[in-house]
Amino acid sequence: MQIVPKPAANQAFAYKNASIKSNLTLVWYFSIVALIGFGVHLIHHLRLGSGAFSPDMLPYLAVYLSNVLYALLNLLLLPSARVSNSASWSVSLLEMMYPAFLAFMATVLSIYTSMQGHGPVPFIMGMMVIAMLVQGHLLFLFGLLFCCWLAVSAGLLYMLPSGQASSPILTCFTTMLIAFFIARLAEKNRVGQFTVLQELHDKNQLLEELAVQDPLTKLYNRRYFTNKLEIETARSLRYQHPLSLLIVDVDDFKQINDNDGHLVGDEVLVEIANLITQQMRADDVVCRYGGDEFVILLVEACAEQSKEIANRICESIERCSFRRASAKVTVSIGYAQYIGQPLGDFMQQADQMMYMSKKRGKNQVAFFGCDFETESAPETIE
Ligand SMILES: Nc1nc2c(ncn2[C@@H]2O[C@H](COP(=O)(O)OP(=O)(O)OP(=O)(O)O)[C@@H](O)[C@H]2O)c(=O)[nH]1
Repeated sequence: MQIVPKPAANQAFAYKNASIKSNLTLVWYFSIVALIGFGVHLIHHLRLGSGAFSPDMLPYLAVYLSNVLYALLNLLLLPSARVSNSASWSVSLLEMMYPAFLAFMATVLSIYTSMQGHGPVPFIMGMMVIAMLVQGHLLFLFGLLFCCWLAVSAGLLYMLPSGQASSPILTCFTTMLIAFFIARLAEKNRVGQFTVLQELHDKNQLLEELAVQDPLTKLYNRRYFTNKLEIETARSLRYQHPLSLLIVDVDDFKQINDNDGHLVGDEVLVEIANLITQQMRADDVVCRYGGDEFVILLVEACAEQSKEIANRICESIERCSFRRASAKVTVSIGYAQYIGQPLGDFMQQADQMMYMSKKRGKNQVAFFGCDFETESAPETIE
């Protein structure tokens, strides 16, 4: 059918969708890493002989275990979330929960290791990971990092002897800022890449459309028709579905050009293209074959239906008052039915019938190779 220009892509929505899907992929990878990490840590402790449930190991165990549970939850839910086509709130929530969980882990572990004199190392690692994960939600990221920093600071002030907390608190603050700016940079970079890819995709799509589109009528062109003819005839043979071809030629179009000018001629062609398109179903293929000639592939239309459509096209064009054309505009139509003949013959049969319509006085339809018509319709010619 006629090529309708696509509405401009909703860039923001498309980006959000792409961003969420890509973040979910990250969550998925991290979930697997957490599972592996848990296993390795457990084996390490068992080999040391300290036991998986020694008091030293308990906070780590708690954190790992909850991570494993969360990872399993992710692994169960993510496949369905990732195929979801919309940036729905449940997908967003799932995506947000993982960084929030990581932030919690980093905070708890930092306070714990600081109490043992190791410093807030998990906080630093955690913040960097979170910064990478929550690109696209900068406000959420900043709020999350800031809350973690406040929690770690409060924990350090409470747990450590006075005077010893200020240095790790300052380290945590610097880490929080660095993590935030890393995320901003990564986000900018990603938006840039996304925009370039989106533009490239849009331009490719436009080029693809232009390659098969007639610039005047916006119908498909001859190149598209030739390709489609091969596909539809093969389909028709395989599934034994009827396939019909109409060739529509404007009567005395040269006179319209000569009397009213080429611009009016162009307007008449566009109007005819619209009138034809209005009679078509979604599967039918309408093309401008060249000059004042149009071809129509009626997919799964039997002879009776095709005759009705061809007559409707003829009548609608005859009835239409073309505003700037001084004479009446009519068309002649040739019809052929596909029954497995070579494609050249198929085209030629419809073409012969179109010329037969012209010979018989124009503004009519002539049919070829159709038993229904040969027996019953007086205008049928074979
Ligand atoms: N305005 C306009 N004219 C075109 C275009 N393409 C082809 N033509 C003209 O269309 C005319 C086609 O004329 P023909 O098909 O040869 O003959 P006709 O006048 O239609 O006569 P019959 O086909 O016998 O009814 C030619 O004068 C072409 O110059 C186009 O894109 N715009």
